[in-house]
Amino acid sequence: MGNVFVLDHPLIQHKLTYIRDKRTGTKEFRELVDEVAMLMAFEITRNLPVQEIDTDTPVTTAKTKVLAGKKIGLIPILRAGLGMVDGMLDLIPAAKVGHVGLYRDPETLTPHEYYIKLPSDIEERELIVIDPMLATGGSANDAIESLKKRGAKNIRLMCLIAAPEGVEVIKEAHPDVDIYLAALDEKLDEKGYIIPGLGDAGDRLFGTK
Ligand SMILES: O=P(O)(O)OC[C@H]1O[C@H](OP(=O)(O)OP(=O)(O)O)[C@H](O)[C@@H]1O
Ligand SMILES: O=c1cc[nH]c(=O)[nH]1
Ligand SMILES: [Mg+2]
Repeated sequence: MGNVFVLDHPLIQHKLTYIRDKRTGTKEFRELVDEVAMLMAFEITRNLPVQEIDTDTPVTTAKTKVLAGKKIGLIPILRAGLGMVDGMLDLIPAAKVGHVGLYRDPETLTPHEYYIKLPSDIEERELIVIDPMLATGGSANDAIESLKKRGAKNIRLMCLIAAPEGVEVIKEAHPDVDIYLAALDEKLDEKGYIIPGLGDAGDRLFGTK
């Protein structure tokens, strides 16, 4: 089974409080999501492999460490996942970015794919699928299936908030995928919204409601 990590760093939790707050407007919401994504990227990359090299300092030679060439791909699920890309690229500037366009039908809650564009070498990359919300799990499940169908081998999922229902769907369907969250909430409501959640992430990021 995949692991579920709730990143309870105080800075992440502090910012998440204001992301949830209904009084937070679009500009501040976007900035906070960007900042939390950067902090989460810091935590999620903690176990990347490093290799030791010799580095000449002005004084002597030091044994130092550099990243061991593991290539990363960020895969935001459109639209709301876009809000987390720049924050992550601040820390991982060499990452390539692929896009999966999905929307959830508001009646059936079924995801529909409308776009996909990926780096050509996804099978060699450590992929991080990004979406602020993991609700029923349908969208993330579809995105991960799409990536695997195209050869992806190493996938992690990073979300701000998840419902237990969505986590179970991903654990069941993709036991190889670790899940990184800022919060694991209580449940879904009858419309498939996460309770307590933050509302509609896409609408709050882009000001479309
Ligand atoms: O786990 P699920 O039940 O599939 O729900 C989660 C999905 O719903 C939201 O996207 P939405 O369909 O609202 O599209 P948007 O990002 O374009 O607003 C969210 O960003 C996830 O992609
Ligand atoms: O609570 C939810 C559930 C799905 N999508 C959202 O943006 N918010
Ligand atoms: Mg939305």
